[in-house]
Amino acid sequence: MVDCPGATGLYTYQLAEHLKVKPGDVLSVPFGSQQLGAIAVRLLSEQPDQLQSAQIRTVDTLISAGFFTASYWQLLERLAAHYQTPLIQVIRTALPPGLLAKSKRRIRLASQPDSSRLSQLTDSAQQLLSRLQQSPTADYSWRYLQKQSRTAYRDLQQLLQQGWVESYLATPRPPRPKQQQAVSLVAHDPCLADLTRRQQEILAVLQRHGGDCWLSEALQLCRTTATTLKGLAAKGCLIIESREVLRTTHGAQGDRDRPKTLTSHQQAALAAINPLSGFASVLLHGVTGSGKTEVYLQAIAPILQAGCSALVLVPEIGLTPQLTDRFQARFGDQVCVYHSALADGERYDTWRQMLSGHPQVVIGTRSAVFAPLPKLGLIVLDEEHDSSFKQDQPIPCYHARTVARWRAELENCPLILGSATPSLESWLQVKGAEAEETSRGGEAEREPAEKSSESDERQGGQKITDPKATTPPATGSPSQLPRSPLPHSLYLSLPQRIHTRPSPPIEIVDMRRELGVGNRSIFSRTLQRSLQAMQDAGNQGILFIHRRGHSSFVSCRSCGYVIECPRCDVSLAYHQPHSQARPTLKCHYCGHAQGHPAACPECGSPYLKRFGSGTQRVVSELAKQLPDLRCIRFDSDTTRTKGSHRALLSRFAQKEADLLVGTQMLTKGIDLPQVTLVAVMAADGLLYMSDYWAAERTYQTITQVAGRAGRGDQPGRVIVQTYTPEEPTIVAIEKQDYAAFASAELAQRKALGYPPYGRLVLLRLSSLDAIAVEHTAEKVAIALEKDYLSELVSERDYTILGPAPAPILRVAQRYRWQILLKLTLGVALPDIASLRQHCPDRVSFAIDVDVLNLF
Ligand SMILES: Nc1ncnc2c1ncn2[C@@H]1O[C@H](COP(=O)(O)OP(=O)(O)OP(=O)(O)O)[C@@H](O)[C@H]1O
Ligand SMILES: [Zn+2]
Ligand SMILES: [Zn+2]
Repeated sequence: MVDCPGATGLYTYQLAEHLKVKPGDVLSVPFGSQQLGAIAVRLLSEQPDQLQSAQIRTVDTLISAGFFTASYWQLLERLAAHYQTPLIQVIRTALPPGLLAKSKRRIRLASQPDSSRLSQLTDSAQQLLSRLQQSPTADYSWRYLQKQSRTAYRDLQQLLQQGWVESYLATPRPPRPKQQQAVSLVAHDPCLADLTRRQQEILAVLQRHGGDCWLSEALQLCRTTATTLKGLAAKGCLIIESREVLRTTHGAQGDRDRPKTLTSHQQAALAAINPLSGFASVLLHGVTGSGKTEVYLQAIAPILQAGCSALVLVPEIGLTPQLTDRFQARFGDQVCVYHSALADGERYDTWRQMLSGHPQVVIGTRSAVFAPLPKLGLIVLDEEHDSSFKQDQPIPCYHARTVARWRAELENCPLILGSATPSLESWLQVKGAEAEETSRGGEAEREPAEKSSESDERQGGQKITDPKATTPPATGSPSQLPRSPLPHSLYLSLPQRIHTRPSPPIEIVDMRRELGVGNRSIFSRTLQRSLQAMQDAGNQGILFIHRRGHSSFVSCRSCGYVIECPRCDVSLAYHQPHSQARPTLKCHYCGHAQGHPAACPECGSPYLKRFGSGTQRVVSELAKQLPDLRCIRFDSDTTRTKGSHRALLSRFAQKEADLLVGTQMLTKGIDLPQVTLVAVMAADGLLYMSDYWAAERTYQTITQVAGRAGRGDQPGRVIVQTYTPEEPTIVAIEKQDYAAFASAELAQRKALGYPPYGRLVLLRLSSLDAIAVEHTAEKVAIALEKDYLSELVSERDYTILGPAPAPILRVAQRYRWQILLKLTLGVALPDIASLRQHCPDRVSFAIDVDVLNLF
């Protein structure tokens, strides 16, 4: 793989006799007329058929062996195999762009030159050698050497051949702390005669602000220029100096956050985690507000002390500023944040810095699972149930939880999966058959041991599964499936909130009854009263709407026409960031935007109506019904710019508003003590998204958002409005009984062979050409059955659904078809990547192994 934009394939090179290269080594290769960095991906023992010897160029040199640890390379290979993605795509996902191009290649002396062989060198090669010998550090950057002589390249080859010098990539220094100019007042006599009025004014302003601030702040405060301030510095009235900017928002170094005294549950959890040395997968099931983060922090501290690093994966970094703040407050600049939204340069710097092996904590989103930390001591996945850990596109469609598990196995370190609402998959892995038993009710035979282990957990105890005592994960027919917990798995629970604060009760409000008594508002009477009471008490609340303005669409009252996206088969959503803004219509699939028409495009009627209940609609209804309530809207319209999440949240934290109204973003990591009320507008919208895990997602989302209430001294209250209060998921939410929910849901999945009792693989095809994609999908489906499945997999163990048009046929002008393959768990998925050969160039093809989003 060559590090050059546009060179997307794999290239074949030949190796000189003396060069020993392993996959993952960094090489220097000729490419066109350039000399480029490259990574060795695979060693071939035979020349590929389609290439002729004359076409194959030779690798110049090995720049750096063991750039990645062997286990890192194994991880990438495993990912490519499991997700049936070319290795090159996996490498591109894992490594930041421009990694090799920017790396500094250096040359150093490797061994004592044998003087008898010196004469074999050309004069200029001898010069290069003596230049290196004279260098105080016995090395130079390659760029410098190239500048010294035009024959540097050939000279170097001679020295490399002799084994007297070697090239390597410079390890970067950890990023230097950022320096910034600061101004501080020197105690002065205010009547200093030679100061102008203006200068005295400036000093007075600074004095009022504590006499110490950043230069940039001082300029703004005093509305002055740097020259003026320097003038004052020259007179000895103030000092301007460079000072380190702490990357934490917590001010001076002194007030670093100290470890908290743990509750007994936290202590029990930590006592189980700390002694783990090799691989173990820990499910930390802690109710919202139970202090999971504190457990992570204290589990990480000894890892750092031992000189190792830790990786913390979170669903969305922008949405969890509080979490990153807490890590930085505890570990200072040993914490770095890594996610794909960083600028390329920042990603590159952070990446190289991680390779250095300094003990550190990397916090990041799913792609941070590839952080190249050489001495990894612990991986944490916070909110492990969150679906943003799964990548839908582009390929590889990996799940960071799966990859993290492999990584922990390869690095032989523990993995902590934290959640208040674990994914059913993780739950089944630690619980085995126990997870299902209540669904069979009283009839089922209970194994005697199970009862006692259950009561253990109630006491915050934990149960480690002795790897020797359990059978390995079963493979074969579903009836053998996970009877016992997976080996090396550990279940820890934090069943109570901190300070034994009660979890807020969840009230379900039947909206049908509201209509029955003539309340046509989108707010139930209970909710209206609670909002009023909350405001009267000076508390704050959160109002959750399940999706951004999505269900809102515009239609014509006269003819019923619904305005649709011209490029996709969906209706356009109505957007208006604030009441003065011009309304626009937007497509949530392709981003198309247009103005709101004055009249119906179909019949010309001026009576257009918008339907649905997006955040906007809720906010404007609130303004009518409770005009005194101050709201902050928190959705994709209001949080688009960088830093706006943090800004809106801190305005809310400072009580600039009574109510935060928003979508999914509200479910995560908000820890504000003054929030006493949480309301869910319509739980049904979540439930009826037609995929097999809608119920699981509904349970998780509502429980998470409910968990934002009552985290301070005052008790919380949660109101969930619904049209279907009898739905089992809603009933389970009301009872806050995760185990009961899980067993009922697992029973259904088992009956239908859905994950975690079966595997789903989705083949996605798309094209601008509607006919071509349909034909290709048919061909691929036939080939899938005939060439791959029927020979390798028993007929009982697979089902092919489709080909069928995707739920939304057209997105951004591309027509989409899909084929869903359902496999019995434990049955190996044959290598189907070569199905791609049935796709003409204009049809794109992607394999999503263990698919989550069936869109
Ligand atoms: N041992 C402790 N003593 C005192 N306060 C604590 C302790 N542990 C955690 N806290 C505080 O309790 C609050 C809740 O903890 P934390 O946010 O870690 O819980 P969580 O389980 O991660 O919550 P969620 O999953 O709901 O976001 C935080 O404000 C935290 O600082
Ligand atoms: Zn019309
Ligand atoms: Zn569109």
